[in-house]
Amino acid sequence: MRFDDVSQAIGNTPLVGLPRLSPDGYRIYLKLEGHNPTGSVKDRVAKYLIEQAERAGELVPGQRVLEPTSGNTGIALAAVCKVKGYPLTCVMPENTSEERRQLLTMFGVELVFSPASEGSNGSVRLARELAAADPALFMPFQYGNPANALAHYETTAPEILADLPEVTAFVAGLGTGGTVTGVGRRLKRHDPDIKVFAAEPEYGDLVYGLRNLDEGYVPEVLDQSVLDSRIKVDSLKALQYTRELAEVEGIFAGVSTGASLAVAVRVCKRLPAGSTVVALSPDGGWKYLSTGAYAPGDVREIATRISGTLWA
Ligand SMILES: Cc1ncc(COP(=O)(O)O)c(C=O)c1O
Repeated sequence: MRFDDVSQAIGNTPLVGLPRLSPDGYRIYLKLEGHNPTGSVKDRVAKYLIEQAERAGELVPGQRVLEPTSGNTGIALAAVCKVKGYPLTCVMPENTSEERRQLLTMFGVELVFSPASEGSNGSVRLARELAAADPALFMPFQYGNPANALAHYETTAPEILADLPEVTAFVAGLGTGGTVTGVGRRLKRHDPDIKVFAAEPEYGDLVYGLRNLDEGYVPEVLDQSVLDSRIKVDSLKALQYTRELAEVEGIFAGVSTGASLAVAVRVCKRLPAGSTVVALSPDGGWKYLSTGAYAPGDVREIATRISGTLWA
């Protein structure tokens, strides 16, 4: 595979079976989005946000881009903006992991911090204020921009269907809602019987790029009509599955992958025997090492120690 620049190398990620973790009589596959150039599913979204804005004439050469992001979208936008020549400012919670700050700084991104106590909603609030105060800034706003879901509708879902036409259910974490909305719509257009499930953190539980809709903000991008169900996962379960995935299947993923996997295993019980479930793994585990999530020791103690850390 040969590409003209890094933005062309986005997508076409592997879909990998989990023969040991799948319940008997079911097949679970993981779509490994950590294989994208900057290491997350957000490469797809960043490319679509920027290219749609260019096409619409909302973004002109050299214009500064501003986005609230707790990490992955910022890193993805950093790469896409770099090759396309746009300076970038990211607004993120002040407790975002050190790896992410260093990465963004290396890419030349300007960082603005929102209070840790406000989580990702605080970044959204502050970014909106900054964008309203300076009309020269362009804010793609992944939470409200249809290009976010479109990236998944036009790329992620067709890749799944090409690799596994017999898919019966899809599971992804709920962050902006772009993944479940875009993939879910396309899969249901292909076959209305395909079930779509969202993994959602417990109320008040801060889980790695995921959000609980009952906490107040429902992203505009999310189309709840494509969801068959939202299924709650606590951070301990997400962490247990993330670690088991490495121990049993040899896959090193971020903690929101464990949340989706926990839901994938759970929904098998609701589906007829022989069903094939695709779960989406948004990223690898590298950016979370400093949180201690993969450290040796008792998983309950680790989950307690790191609870409240916003990892997204
Ligand atoms: C690590 C991680 N997991 C899950 C998600 C959720 O994906 P989406 O924003 O498409 O709902 C995100 C995105 O915010 C993320 O960064």
